Amino acid sequence: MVSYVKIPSHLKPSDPQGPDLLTQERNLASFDVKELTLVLYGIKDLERYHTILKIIENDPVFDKSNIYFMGRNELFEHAIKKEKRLVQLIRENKWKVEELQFAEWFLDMPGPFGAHRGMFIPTLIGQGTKEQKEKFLVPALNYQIIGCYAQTELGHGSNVKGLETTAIYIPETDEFEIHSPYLTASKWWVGGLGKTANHAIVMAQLISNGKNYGPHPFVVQIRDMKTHLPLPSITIGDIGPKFGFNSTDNGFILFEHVRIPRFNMLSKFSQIKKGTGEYINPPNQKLSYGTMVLVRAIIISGVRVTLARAATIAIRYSAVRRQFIDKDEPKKLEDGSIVETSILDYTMQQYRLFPVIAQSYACFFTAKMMVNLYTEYTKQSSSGDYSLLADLHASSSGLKSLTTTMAVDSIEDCRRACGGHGYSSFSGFVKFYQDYLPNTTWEGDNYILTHQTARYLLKTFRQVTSHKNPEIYASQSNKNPTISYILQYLNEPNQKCTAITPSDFNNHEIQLRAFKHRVAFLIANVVDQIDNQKKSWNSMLVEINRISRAHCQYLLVQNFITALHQPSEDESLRMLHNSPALKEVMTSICNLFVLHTMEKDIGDFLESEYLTTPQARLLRIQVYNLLKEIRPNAVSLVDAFLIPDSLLCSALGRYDGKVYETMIDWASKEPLNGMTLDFNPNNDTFIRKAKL
Ligand SMILES: CC/C=C\C/C=C\C/C=C\C/C=C\C/C=C\C/C=C/C(=O)SCCNC(=O)CCNC(=O)[C@H](O)C(C)(C)COP(=O)(O)OP(=O)(O)OC[C@H]1O[C@@H](n2cnc3c(N)ncnc32)[C@H](O)[C@@H]1OP(=O)(O)O
Ligand SMILES: Cc1cc2nc3c(=O)[nH]c(=O)nc-3n(C[C@H](O)[C@H](O)[C@H](O)COP(=O)(O)OP(=O)(O)OC[C@H]3O[C@@H](n4cnc5c(N)ncnc54)[C@H](O)[C@@H]3O)c2cc1C
Repeated sequence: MVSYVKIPSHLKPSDPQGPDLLTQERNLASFDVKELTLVLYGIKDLERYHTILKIIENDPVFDKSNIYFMGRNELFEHAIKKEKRLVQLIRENKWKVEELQFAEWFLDMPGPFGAHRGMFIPTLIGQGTKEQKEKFLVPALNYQIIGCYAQTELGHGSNVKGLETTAIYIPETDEFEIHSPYLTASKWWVGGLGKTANHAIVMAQLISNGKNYGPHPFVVQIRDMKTHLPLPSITIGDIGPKFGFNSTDNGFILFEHVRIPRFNMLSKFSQIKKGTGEYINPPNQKLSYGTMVLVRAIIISGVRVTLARAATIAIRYSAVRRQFIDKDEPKKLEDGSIVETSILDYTMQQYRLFPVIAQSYACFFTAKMMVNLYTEYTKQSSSGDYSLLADLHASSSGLKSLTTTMAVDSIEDCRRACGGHGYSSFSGFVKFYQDYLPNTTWEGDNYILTHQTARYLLKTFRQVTSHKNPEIYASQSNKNPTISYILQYLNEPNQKCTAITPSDFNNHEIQLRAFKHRVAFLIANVVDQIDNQKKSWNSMLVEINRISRAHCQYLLVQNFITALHQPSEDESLRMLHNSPALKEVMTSICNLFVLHTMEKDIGDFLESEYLTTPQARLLRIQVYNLLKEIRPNAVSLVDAFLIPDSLLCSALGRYDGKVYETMIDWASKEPLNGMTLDFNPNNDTFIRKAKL
């Protein structure tokens, strides 16, 4: 890239230790960073990581040096080139999903094929019959057809049952007629639809013999395979500029009595019989919503790296950035001279940033739980057993909501912790935040999703409490955390915390009891208000959100603590257990996650009277103690995430700490600096031109 401004060469570094600050930080670590990285990735994935990163970083098509200067059209063109090159690489290197996931992560460029890979293909896999897979999945996997997932409409997104697009079965021709009767039935927001896709999975109300069977998925060809123009009776467009995600062509589509063969209704679970139009029921009514469950689980798995990325930038920058001389504890160099304090040494900065590191590690262990649960469900459902679906739906909904909300809040916290430079695109936060933000809305608005989790919790509570002998459920409590805490609460509703010193709060048993008691207390309270005081669902929505949040926080806490203590077959966990140094630092991080989470929601714990006010103060002191304990390891804990500079794309967070050099280098490349006409308010000619 061209530099438009020549930087003077006489400049001396103002901070003699500047470049070495991160090295000094790294020397403080109490553990082996490489060992922790191995725990996070596992041996195989770490090899994959390096192989894929090398390919991506060396390919000129993926060069991101201009990325912060691109407008919407350039971004979209860049994304198209990226997609095409990615497909070549997939073919050349025979990449599978595991490799592709690394490539997509490193590329960090939402593109028009994202929904093809992330939703169109998974829906065909999950809901297509063998014949349908042959017809649609095989060409989709070969990129001969490009698909999207068209569910949301202009008028309805969350309320899937309220979708207005219809698919009416026409027995005479053995076809469905796809139709958008109202403007509000226009499919909207659909990723890849605006300019790219030639096929769509359309969620439409299935109507046969005059009866509505609810939303079902249909494969519809939408553009001509040669001319790429919309097919007759189909209107398509891009929905326009957005808060972020502008490298993707989110689109809209309207259908005017479009006919498709009966074959195109995805029929693994429910079918329409030829001629009679008889409807064959699915084994579970919600199986047509299966793609949402999968993608929610994938989103949860992705949160840990999102938090890791934000923390990496903010922690490294905070170590390099110095501001003010601390009057009480001035920082002295070896030669006795006093220097300004690294902002990472300010306790307020630690209090804002270290919990983000802890959240990332917490999400790592819960992502493992989510993957295990999803795998177990897939195994069972392949033999017709869908009994895990309710659990899976409840935990994936609530965790998607809690963890993505946590992630966007933390990206913004980290950005602000970088002061003014955090507001520059060069910080690496701006595009990152904009592109990540829709995770709180898509695949279910984060507030709506908590209703689903709460429904499940209330139902379980009622089931257990209405039984004459609730202990009958005890055998399930090992596998089902909800039953476990409900039973504990019923046995001892007035349980009290036994901590008498700050360090008592490091006791994992005390921590678990606190979270179990709090969530069971909140659920019992909501059940009482709805069932006995006859409160409406709507009047309880704030409490509904609270119980989903409390439940999912408990899951995060429980998964972290279990990972530290329970013997496991899992390769990563075994490595963790075998290294006392790693176990020690991870225990501090776990304690910080748990106690900081408690402190933020202290009202719940006080209200349930598990904690007393003096204990709440002790807890806060323990949070401060943990910040001090973690401080020497802060930079190494983020280094272990191994987020490459090419992905961070950040002047502030780069591994070598050369923040200021990069800031001015990148600023010199701003195209505005290359414009021949400078803005001069006293220049009459210019003002006249501007007026014209
Ligand atoms: C090959 C792959 C390669 C690489 C992949 C790599 C990466 C991919 C990663 C990401 C993807 C990349 C890019 C795309 C990214 C994003 C694009 C975004 C797409 C979208 O947003 S698509 C649209 C998503 N829309 C939603 O999520 C809508 C939200 N609304 C709903 O889900 C439901 O309608 C809602 C809110 C749950 C309510 O539904 P409904 O009114 O029907 O239900 P009830 O409340 O009455 O409940 C009835 C009953 O059913 C149960 N239930 C509801 N939903 C489900 C479900 N999904 N599964 C199971 N069960 C469900 C509910 O609990 C009730 O049970 P009960 O009666 O209580 O027993
Ligand atoms: C970048 C992006 C990409 C997307 N890609 C796709 C795609 O590829 N395919 C696709 O089909 N969709 C896609 N979507 C759409 C997305 O899935 C929906 O926007 C999302 O599900 C939310 O639905 P909604 O817009 O109807 O929100 P609404 O339901 O209108 O929500 C608006 C507000 O009302 C509140 N609210 C609504 N109902 C209730 C209630 N019952 N109780 C309490 N509060 C309520 C919500 O909490 C929210 O605050 C995408 C969206 C975005 C932003």
